[in-house]
Amino acid sequence: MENIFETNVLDSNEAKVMDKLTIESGIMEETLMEQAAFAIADVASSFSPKKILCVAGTGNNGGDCIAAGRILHNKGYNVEIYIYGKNQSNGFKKQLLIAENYGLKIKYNKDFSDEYDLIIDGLIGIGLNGEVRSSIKTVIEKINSSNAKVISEDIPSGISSDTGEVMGDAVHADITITFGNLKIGQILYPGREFSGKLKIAELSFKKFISNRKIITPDIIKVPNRKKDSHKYDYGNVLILAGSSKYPGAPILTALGAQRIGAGLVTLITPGDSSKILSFEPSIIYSSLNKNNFEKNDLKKLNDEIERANVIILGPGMTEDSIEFVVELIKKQGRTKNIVLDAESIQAIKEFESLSENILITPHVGEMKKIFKNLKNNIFELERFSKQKKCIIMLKSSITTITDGEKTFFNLLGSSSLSKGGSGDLLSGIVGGLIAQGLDTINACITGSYIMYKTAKELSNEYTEYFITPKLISENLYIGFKL
Ligand SMILES: NC(=O)C1=CN([C@@H]2O[C@H](COP(=O)(O)OP(=O)(O)OC[C@H]3O[C@@H](n4cnc5c(N)ncnc54)[C@H](OP(=O)(O)O)[C@@H]3O)[C@@H](O)[C@H]2O)[C@@H](O)CC1
Ligand SMILES: [K+]
Repeated sequence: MENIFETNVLDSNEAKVMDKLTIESGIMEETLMEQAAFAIADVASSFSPKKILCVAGTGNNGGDCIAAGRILHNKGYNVEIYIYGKNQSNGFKKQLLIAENYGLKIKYNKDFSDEYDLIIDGLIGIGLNGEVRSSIKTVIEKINSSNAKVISEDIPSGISSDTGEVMGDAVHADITITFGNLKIGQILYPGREFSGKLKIAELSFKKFISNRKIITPDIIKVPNRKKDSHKYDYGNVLILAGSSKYPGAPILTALGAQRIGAGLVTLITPGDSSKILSFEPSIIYSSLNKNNFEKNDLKKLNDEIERANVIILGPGMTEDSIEFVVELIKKQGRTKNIVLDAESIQAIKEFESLSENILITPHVGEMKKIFKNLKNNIFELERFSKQKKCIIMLKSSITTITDGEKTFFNLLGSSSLSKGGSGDLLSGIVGGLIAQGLDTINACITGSYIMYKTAKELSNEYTEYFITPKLISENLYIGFKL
């Protein structure tokens, strides 16, 4: 992605509101369209095309496309415009009239040939209203089968700007030039892939602040470290995790919490995870010498729980420990910071509402187990977070963090993280940041950023095949270099 000076991510409704507010403030729609068209024409020129095809729908996205074609024609390029659709927007009509007056070649609902080396896709933008109709689908297929480079205007036609889903079929762009702000559909897969390179063209929009943002280095908050300090200044993390079946996962969690800077990390497992001591002897470790956590273990763990300022539950747990987790949430859920990861997340089914000091960190599969209707849908995720009153960090190719009001997207994910243990490490990192005083949302933003950046930098050297969560934990310092 290049030229990302704007980190707001809009949904289609917000984009329309921004447009309306701008026009109400006195900037004319034609001005915005002309600016959009110049931005498209600039990028188009950089390809030094011999023959350009502008494929326009009959809404304002089509209007932009015709205007870009007219500007390129004026610059001396060989341009043809093909129009598909019936209901013409006012903006479209105006552009069509100007293009005709300027002597451009325009064809309606006709098949185009394969003689172009650049196609500008202005079929549908943020006005897509459902699955792409078959007549337009045929045009999209034609664009995708051409050898020409493809520039999509605003969003590849056929991609939902709200979810990133392919609505029947969609244009595969080499570059997408979006106007004013990013849209959700360009951030989430598969839309992100269909968008190709993303570029934002800054139009004269009235400033519009969205509650959804991509995570960039300027919003990372690394906790301070004082010269005159002791271990209690940096928090006390208690990790209750693992099982006789999965003794390895909690080791990664403990390493994550420790290497992100927590003052004290205590790991208590049912089974034997004592290997942690050979990796990092500074971790306080004990085992309950059983298969799983049980409800009555809470009494035994009382002192450790009281001392902790964050409790991480879940990595390597099996469902036999869920009753224990439910009980712990009942007793401590309103007062302690709690991170629920992996199997322990299932415990939230027992609660109508939680509290904002509870974070759940599911991957998509785990989320679907508690929230069956989950699709690639940010609105649903935000609603769920609000309704359950908990913070969610949904781990995926694009990790999404929300408290129901504000949402943040981490775009640094890579296949080096698609490995068992990555989530275990991340919960430890985030817990370690909460222990050091960051609020939960900022701990998720900063923790995921540092970990994913480390993975990315390591992958450049060692490949995405080779990277393991343990290797990431050992090199976590890389991610601190913002
Ligand atoms: N926002 C801004 O600030 C600015 C916005 N600008 C631009 O305006 C764009 C938004 O324009 P918009 O609202 O006119 O809608 P738009 O994307 O052209 O889509 C409507 C067209 O798509 C068609 N169509 C829809 N669904 C369909 C389907 N399922 N299957 C098939 N066809 C379908 C629909 O056909 P219809 O359903 O009416 O027959 C109609 O032809 C925005 O993305 C940006 O490029 C710039 O000018 C700068 C300022
Ligand atoms: K488009």
